[in-house]
Amino acid sequence: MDPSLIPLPLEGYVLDDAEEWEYFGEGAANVLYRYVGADPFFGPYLLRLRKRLPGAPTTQQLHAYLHSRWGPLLDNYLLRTEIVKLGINIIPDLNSMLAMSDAEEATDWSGRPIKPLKKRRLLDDTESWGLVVEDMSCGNYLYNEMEMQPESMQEDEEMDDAQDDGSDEWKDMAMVEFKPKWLAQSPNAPANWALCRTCAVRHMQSSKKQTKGLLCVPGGEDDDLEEEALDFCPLDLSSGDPTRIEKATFAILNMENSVMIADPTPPSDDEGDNDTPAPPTLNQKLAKSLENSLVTLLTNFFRTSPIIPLLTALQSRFGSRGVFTSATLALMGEKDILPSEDEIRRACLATGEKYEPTLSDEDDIWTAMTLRDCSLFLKVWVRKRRGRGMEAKIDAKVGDLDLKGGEGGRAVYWRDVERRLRMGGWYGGKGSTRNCRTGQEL
Ligand SMILES: O=P(O)(O)O[C@@H]1[C@@H](OP(=O)(O)O)[C@H](OP(=O)(O)O)[C@H](O)[C@H](OP(=O)(O)O)[C@H]1OP(=O)(O)O
Ligand SMILES: Nc1ncnc2c1ncn2[C@@H]1O[C@H](COP(=O)(O)OP(=O)(O)OP(=O)(O)O)[C@@H](O)[C@H]1O
Repeated sequence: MDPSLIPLPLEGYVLDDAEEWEYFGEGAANVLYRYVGADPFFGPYLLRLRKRLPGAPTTQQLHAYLHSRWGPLLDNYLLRTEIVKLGINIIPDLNSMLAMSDAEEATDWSGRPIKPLKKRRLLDDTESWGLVVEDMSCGNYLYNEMEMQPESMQEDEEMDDAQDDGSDEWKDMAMVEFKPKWLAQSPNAPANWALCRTCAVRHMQSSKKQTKGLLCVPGGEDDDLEEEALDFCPLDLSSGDPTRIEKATFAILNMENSVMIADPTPPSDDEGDNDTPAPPTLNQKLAKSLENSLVTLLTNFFRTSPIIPLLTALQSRFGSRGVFTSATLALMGEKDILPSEDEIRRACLATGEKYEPTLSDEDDIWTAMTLRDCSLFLKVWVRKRRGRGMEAKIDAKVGDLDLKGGEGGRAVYWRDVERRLRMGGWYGGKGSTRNCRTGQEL
């Protein structure tokens, strides 16, 4: 690990006032907060705090890993992330708030339910550091507009019409979030594969669900099998073929909770008894126009941006010998934990392989796993300038690049999935009418 790549903690800040942070959302391992205090510095950021999970890496370890491992690989595509010192009160106070909130009703900043409920856990109260991450959510322009308008104008229904001429201001109108998964085929797939790793796993999992459905009592909870959401094939996305890219884009945009367009509808005036609906505001017109053009806009982005080719190249490079090589098998053993440097050295001695103090990229299964489970955030900015049509630009950032280490190393799970995919014939296309190599239906 190169220490010169790791930025110092935010200077002059010790976060200790829980009242300045509003719940934003959470995953299995972290809770995110949005700043509601007076310091403009934190406006473009979110605070990301670790939950208490046995064996999880500390925030300092995550921060060091993020910058030393991913900084050189992803450069500007790495989600901006700083580390900040926490005071002794903030975690206990935020934990009290979490404990008081109703887990059943929990929703994130955009109203999406927090699922599954078992993800709910308290923050690690032994942690004295937090991460400050670039906020990729959308709709922040609406807060800025509200702040900039004098009160009398906010109530003036004519105001938006007056602005219809447009302005130079970019508005963060939409956000797209998805996991780019396996953009290159798994090296453990058999030579005659028809399905990619992601589609093969989906077919295996959905067949398991269907078997469960057949076994349950009719009318029971599990009997109500939801129709499978349209899933995207990562090989379509990385194919370079415009038709396949468009197909993947359409599927991504139709996945549950992958896209969010901020609703610019002004709060309704309950006192008004006006039957005639107000004409759409400029923001509403822009949002509608964006909604209608999102597939085209994103297809074009995926065709021209270097981000998908970059992630594909990295996925091809890390873990390119798969999880069944003698080196990685020896390293994993039957335990789901990271081996120590000494264990790696001894394993190499036993298999007769050359010992290298750091794993070579091909055998670096931990980086490979992280790379295939990260999130791609796209923030879509829109503006309408005087006398011109709608203009859009997209920021792409890669997040959730947490080290899959400790008890969550998942190496054994990974090997088992590969084994089940091969043994069950899922790579061969069982249960599918599609060929991921060509993108064609069979
Ligand atoms: O195995 P996969 O491909 O289904 O990926 C798992 C993810 O499932 P999904 O993206 O929904 O298909 C899964 O995501 P969800 O919990 O389903 O949101 C996790 O990210 C899991 O990683 P970890 O075990 O928490 O470290 C992921 O496991 P890893 O394979 O990355 O270890
Ligand atoms: N920088 C960000 N900008 C906007 N939204 C974010 C950002 N980081 C996280 N989120 C939102 O919060 C959710 C949870 O965050 P995150 O993925 O960091 O948590 P996690 O605990 O690591 O998740 P997982 O369940 O994958 O382990 C994300 O799915 C995303 O919707």
